[in-house]
Amino acid sequence: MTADTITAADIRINARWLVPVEPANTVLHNQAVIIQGDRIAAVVSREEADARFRVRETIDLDHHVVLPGLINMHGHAAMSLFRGMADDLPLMTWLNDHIWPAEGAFINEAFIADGTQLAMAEMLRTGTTTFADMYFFPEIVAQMAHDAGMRAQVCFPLLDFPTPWGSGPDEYLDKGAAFIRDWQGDDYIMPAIGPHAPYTVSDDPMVRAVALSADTGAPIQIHLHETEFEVTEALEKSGRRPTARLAELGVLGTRTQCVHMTQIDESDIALLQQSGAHVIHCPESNLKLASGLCPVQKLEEAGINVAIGTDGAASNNDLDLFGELRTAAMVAKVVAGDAAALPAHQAIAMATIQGARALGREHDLGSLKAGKLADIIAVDLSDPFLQPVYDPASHLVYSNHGRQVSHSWINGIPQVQEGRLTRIDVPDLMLRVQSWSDRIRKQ
Ligand SMILES: CSC[C@H]1O[C@@H](n2cnc3c(O)ncnc32)[C@H](O)[C@@H]1O
Ligand SMILES: [Zn+2]
Repeated sequence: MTADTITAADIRINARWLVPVEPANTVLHNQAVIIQGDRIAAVVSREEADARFRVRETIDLDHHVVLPGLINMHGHAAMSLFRGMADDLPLMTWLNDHIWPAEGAFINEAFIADGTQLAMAEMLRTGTTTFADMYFFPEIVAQMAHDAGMRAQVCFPLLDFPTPWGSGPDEYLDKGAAFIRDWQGDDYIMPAIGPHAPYTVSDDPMVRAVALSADTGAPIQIHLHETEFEVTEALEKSGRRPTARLAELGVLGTRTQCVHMTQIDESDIALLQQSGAHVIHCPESNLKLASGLCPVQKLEEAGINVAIGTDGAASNNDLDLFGELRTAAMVAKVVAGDAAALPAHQAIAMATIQGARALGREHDLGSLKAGKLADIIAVDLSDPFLQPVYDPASHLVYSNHGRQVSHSWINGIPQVQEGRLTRIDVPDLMLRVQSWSDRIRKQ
């Protein structure tokens, strides 16, 4: 190889271990990830990197495992300001008697900005590089994520009743269509449509949401089959399961993300298969609200794409996706009655490539491959709690928690360095959070 075959690049990450996600079930040793601009230029052995690339900056991660940034496919970021405010309640009591009154009293643009920044700080610090959000004032969420350089699918909310963001379906859909127009094509933001749930959105707005998705290509995300109560109430009122109703209305399709799905029978599986809709599994929220559990293994065996989300910090109560993976892997085994259900690599795929697939972004997110966007994280395995290291993939799921994340890059830009956030002023954020919690506590 001669000097003229040497390519200039921006960053070289030397990784002790690498979990590229593609190819599946793979752990590589002593690799180099080369970043040029916002993309991965190469994933090669260190010897090949020496021969082929001259870089501006080299980062040696001698005790670390490097993998694609995690994708948190469901949450309500600003609800972090309600963390721990109403615990130990079932879904409908939690929503009707606590969360919706609190949202009515406190939600405004400043609440959304501060709460979203708090959530992003936690997600970035624990390895998430892309998050999917469904909440009020999506234009503020989008701006905050864009300014922080964090990738986000931001759903505008759609409900039958008024909230601090709109008076009813007409206004939600008008403002939502403008929101999609404003943000579509952005480097960081994927605008999307968020009909809240089958029990809060009637047929006409649901059909108009489907038409908006068809016109714009925007994804739809909806809470679906979260509890047994939701399904039995729908059966009593209309004789149909919510999935059957949504299928008839045209809601289910390849751009649709169904969040929760803890109640599933064979007819639901058939509808998910036929439509190509994605399922977003939120095990910790489902456990905490005693909602039930999604049969992940069964869905994956049926060829349905399952991604993972934390839900909001008011029902979890954290946004650590590594913790969520550990819970998901543990409960999958009990739900399937099979200790082999959801092994470590499959769990990591759920938080990376399968999230990218649900977003329709598999071509440029979710794995460490030349040509994909440089959304990358590193986890430091040098802690005594993580010794010895026989299999780094096992540690990522069963032993690690997100606080071991030492580095992250989004679009090739550093977001976490040596465990510190580079772009969020944490002391200033803490002052604003304190002020919100003082006000909320008084109420
Ligand atoms: C349409 S904005 C989002 C809306 O959803 C509420 N919410 C938060 N978590 C859940 C959940 O697990 N199931 C149903 N609804 C949920 C949130 O408080 C907002 O009002
Ligand atoms: Zn939710």
